[in-house]
Amino acid sequence: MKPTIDEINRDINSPWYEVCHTATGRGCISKCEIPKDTVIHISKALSSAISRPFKKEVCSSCFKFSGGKTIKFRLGGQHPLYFCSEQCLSAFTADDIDQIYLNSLLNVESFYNNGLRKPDELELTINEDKFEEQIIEEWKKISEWEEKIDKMKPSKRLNNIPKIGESEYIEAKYIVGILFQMYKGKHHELKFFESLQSNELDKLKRYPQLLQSYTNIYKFVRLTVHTELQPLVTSELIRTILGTNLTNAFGIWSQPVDDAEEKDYFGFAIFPSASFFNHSCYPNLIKTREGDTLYFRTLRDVDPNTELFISYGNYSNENVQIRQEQLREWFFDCSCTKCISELGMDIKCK
Ligand SMILES: C[S@@+](CC[C@H](N)C(=O)[O-])C[C@H]1O[C@@H](n2cnc3c(N)ncnc32)[C@H](O)[C@@H]1O
Repeated sequence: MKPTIDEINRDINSPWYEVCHTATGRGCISKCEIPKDTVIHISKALSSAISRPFKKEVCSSCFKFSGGKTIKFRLGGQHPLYFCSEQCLSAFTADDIDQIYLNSLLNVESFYNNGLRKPDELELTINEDKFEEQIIEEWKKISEWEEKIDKMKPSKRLNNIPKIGESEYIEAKYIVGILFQMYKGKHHELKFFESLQSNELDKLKRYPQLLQSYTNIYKFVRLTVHTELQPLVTSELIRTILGTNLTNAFGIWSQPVDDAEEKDYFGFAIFPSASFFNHSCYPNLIKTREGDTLYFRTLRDVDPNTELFISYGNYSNENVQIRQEQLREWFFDCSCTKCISELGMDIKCK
């Protein structure tokens, strides 16, 4: 069952703000005056995944970028994980004494590289009026597939691992991270994960081909994770993980030293307690990343009873139409005060 707002606030236990119902779902409202430059929230990644092009250059633990060189510290055989330092490698192994996470991630690497089968083709003609039924139907087929798989010998099951692409690879690694944290059950952020807003249906309606991708990811994860994690792999959970990541995960970007340098996208991570901050194009919070931790700091003095907003994008002087269009990628029409006021002005000018 999803935690209530009271339970969320009890666990966040912030002296600065509380999570409340707002016009745009849950949001964070200041409880008192907050001076400029106050760090009001800190959140450590629950799970993360680095994309394939950067896997040898970005630390699997703290996301530090090597600048393009292949990182020295490695774990695993033919397709290892990479760490920027002995400390990051040791921190990873200390957290995973039984190598459950390691083996699951190495399986993702090796079966990505040596995928045994082509993806199952979905002959899906989308019928918009019945799309929700179609989704249910496709996941029902997965249950039937699972019944067959469960009757097979383990060696034969391996022949049923579907081939996955790069976008599925990163999702599979991210899913494995969540499953591992659920298995351990200790991470502070875990309790907020189940309250995240899912946009599965919006996402599938916009990109129907993802339905095939999702069922493939499910089969891949089901057949490659460590046996200790297998009982956690249910279609319900995997659909929740996939449905929540687009509107809640934070990109992991390079941190250029000067503004002229372009940012590189390394992958993404989830910081569930930070997902209660709504977006504004005139935010009063800024987030910064140090390693696998996000810090949320006030950009100006904040009065009591004021909503605390971050910016989901990287906006400077973009016009309102461009901002609105980009934010629709996250399945919402931005209703921040800046947009409302500029849209109002826009209408008046026409
Ligand atoms: C990361 S969640 C923020 C917390 C969310 N309100 C909740 O209840 O879980 C992002 C979602 O919040 C809503 N949202 C955030 N900022 C918004 C804004 N400026 N205008 C409209 N909706 C917004 C959208 O539904 C968006 O998909």
